[in-house]
Amino acid sequence: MPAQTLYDKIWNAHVVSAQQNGLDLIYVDRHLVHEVSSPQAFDGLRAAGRVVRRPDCTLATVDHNVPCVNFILHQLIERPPRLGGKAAIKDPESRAQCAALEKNVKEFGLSYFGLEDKRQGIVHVIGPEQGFTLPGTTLVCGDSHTSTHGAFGALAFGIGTSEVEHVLATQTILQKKSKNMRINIEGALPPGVTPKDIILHIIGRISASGGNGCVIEYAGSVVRALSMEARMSVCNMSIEAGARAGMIAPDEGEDWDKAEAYWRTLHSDVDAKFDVEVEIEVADIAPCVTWGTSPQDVVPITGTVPDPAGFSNLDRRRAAERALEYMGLVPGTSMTDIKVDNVFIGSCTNGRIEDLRAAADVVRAAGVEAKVAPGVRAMVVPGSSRVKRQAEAEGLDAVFRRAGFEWREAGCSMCVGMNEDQLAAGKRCASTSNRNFEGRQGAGGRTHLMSPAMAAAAAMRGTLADVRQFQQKSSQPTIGLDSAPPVQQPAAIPLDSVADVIIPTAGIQPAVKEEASLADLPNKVFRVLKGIAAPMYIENMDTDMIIPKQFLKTIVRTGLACGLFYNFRNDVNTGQPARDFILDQPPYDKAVIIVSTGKNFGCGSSREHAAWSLDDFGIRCVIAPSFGEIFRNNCFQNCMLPIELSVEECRELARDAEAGIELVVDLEREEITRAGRETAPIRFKNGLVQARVFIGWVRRYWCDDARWRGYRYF
Ligand SMILES: CC(C)[C@H](C(=O)O)[C@@H](O)C(=O)O
Ligand code: SF4
Repeated sequence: MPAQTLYDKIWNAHVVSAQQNGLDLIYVDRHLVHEVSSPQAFDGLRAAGRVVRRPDCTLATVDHNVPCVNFILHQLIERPPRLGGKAAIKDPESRAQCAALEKNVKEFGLSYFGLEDKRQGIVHVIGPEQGFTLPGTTLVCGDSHTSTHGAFGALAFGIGTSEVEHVLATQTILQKKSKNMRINIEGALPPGVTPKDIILHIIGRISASGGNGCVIEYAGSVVRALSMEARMSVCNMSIEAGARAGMIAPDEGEDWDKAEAYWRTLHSDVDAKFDVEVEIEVADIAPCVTWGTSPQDVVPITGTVPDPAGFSNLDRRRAAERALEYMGLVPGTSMTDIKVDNVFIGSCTNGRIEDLRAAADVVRAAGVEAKVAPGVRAMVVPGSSRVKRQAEAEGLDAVFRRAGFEWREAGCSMCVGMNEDQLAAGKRCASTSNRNFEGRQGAGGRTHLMSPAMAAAAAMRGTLADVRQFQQKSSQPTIGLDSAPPVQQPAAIPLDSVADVIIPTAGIQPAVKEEASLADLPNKVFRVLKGIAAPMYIENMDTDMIIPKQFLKTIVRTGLACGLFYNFRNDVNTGQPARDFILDQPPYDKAVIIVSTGKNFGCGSSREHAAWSLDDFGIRCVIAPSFGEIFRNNCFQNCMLPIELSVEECRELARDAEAGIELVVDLEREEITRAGRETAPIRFKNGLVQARVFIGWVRRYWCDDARWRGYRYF
């Protein structure tokens, strides 16, 4: 048997059947479900008359839409219909989305941590907390930060809503295997440098598209010494590095005796080959902050706002100019001179107990009398109800409250602003979350990403601040390392209905038969597409830009064209149409193709709403140098073809698009030509595979084996 990586081993153990088009049907051990990406999936099941195949391996919770204000206040508010108790959801759309999940879990018989459940919390905090996440398993969720669970040596990745439906129905998923990338992290961690600084530094180094097409394994002595919380923070932001997933080989486990033999095999073999290897020396890292609107826009806190003129890549320079304008910053400003209005400590990256302890340490180090700086609104939002209770048992809430922080209920909160916790336009937030995208925490809001300790320092100082100045005053140990003092965790609440045994699935190879011929393909699948192409020049066009969060509250797939590129097409303050965006100007208002010269189109969130809104506008094909992986899959699911070309080829096509020349995408000839021009056609990179995948994706697949009944339908 050739040497294998950790990723290879888990993948190979879960292949149900290898398809001819380069895709594998993978068995899914665990499926986490939340209210935003699931309503349309359950509707699909109902329409097809199907049940959930493994309710015992499916766990649902509400997190994005839940109010995080103190529930004592809530008890005074009228209990809304069907969602009584701890948190009253005032916004009707948020309430409808949570109510839809509540109805669906009842109808389909799923385990559910609802609003009143002591185990409720952010989906990526509760999975590990409840022992639902296990080494060697495959775990998926309709959420991009599913990469978090890779910290346990699981293969965990985010999927779109159509894929959620497929997993619910079949407990399998059709995927293309990624490349192997290893990031070796070595050296002695300097004071004040936390796991968040390590991952921000890595993204700054390899870029937000550096992990495109790869699963990253984090390795090296620094990683081995990290606590589980710290590993989760690192794996969580693999998606911000453009990777499909992040993983760390497991080394210890409470259920060791049950699964020891299998778990011990979960490491990359010594001579395993990686497609990409990166070396990181942590001694050189300082506490980091972001200055722009991509997680790759990172500088040490001792640095200054960079000058876009310093970027040699044109798309990067454009993105930096746009980012500085959005962020209201001028090149050369010291990072520590930047004033903040808000501080947010929470999210699936940094809402765990260890994060809250680290932030509280800084607040304590500031002195018993010290308060949050005047004019700053600072809030702490635990990642789960259990984290909240643990923090209260340790007295952390008192430390925060005394200093003037708001102490909140568990949920996603201001990480995404789908509840009422939103950053106002023009306000600046020091945030422990993972995305500093335009409008991420609120339309027009400005986000700087950093560690919990740095965010606490910013709250106390009122500007971005170097946490080391606080830590010198105290003798707190560096956080995130296993050397931190062990703290008694309350006993896990048993999760009765969830199976607790991993079942490696190797060796089960059900026959797969193709049911439909090409003639049965939906009309939307084109053979030749001719039409106007809209050029776009933004690197890392994230799905928050393609469709912002307020449009994610829908429970249907249609009518989303109005949300497409909303913040580009409308004045964020007045909501009035701006009419200067390319898709609002003739002839591009009839565009059927988008040509992006910038890499990593559709990065970030797994929201299939991005594909639905493009579809609703009439876009059938997106051409770019690379794509966010989940977006790419979501395109296929909606019969929209993503084509990867070189940056030069994308620029060439963008020039033609700019001149209003129609493009012709010919799927069977696997080439793109310019209507009425003699220029040489541009071949699709891996054209044959691309085209076949596109056509193949929408065929019906049935697994004959009654044990699996893997089923792909459209
Ligand atoms: C709502 C969900 C689909 C989304 C994601 O996939 O990441 C959200 O969690 C986010 O962080 O933007
Ligand atoms: S990134 Fe933010 S919104 Fe998304 S799951 Fe994590 S906490 Fe929730």
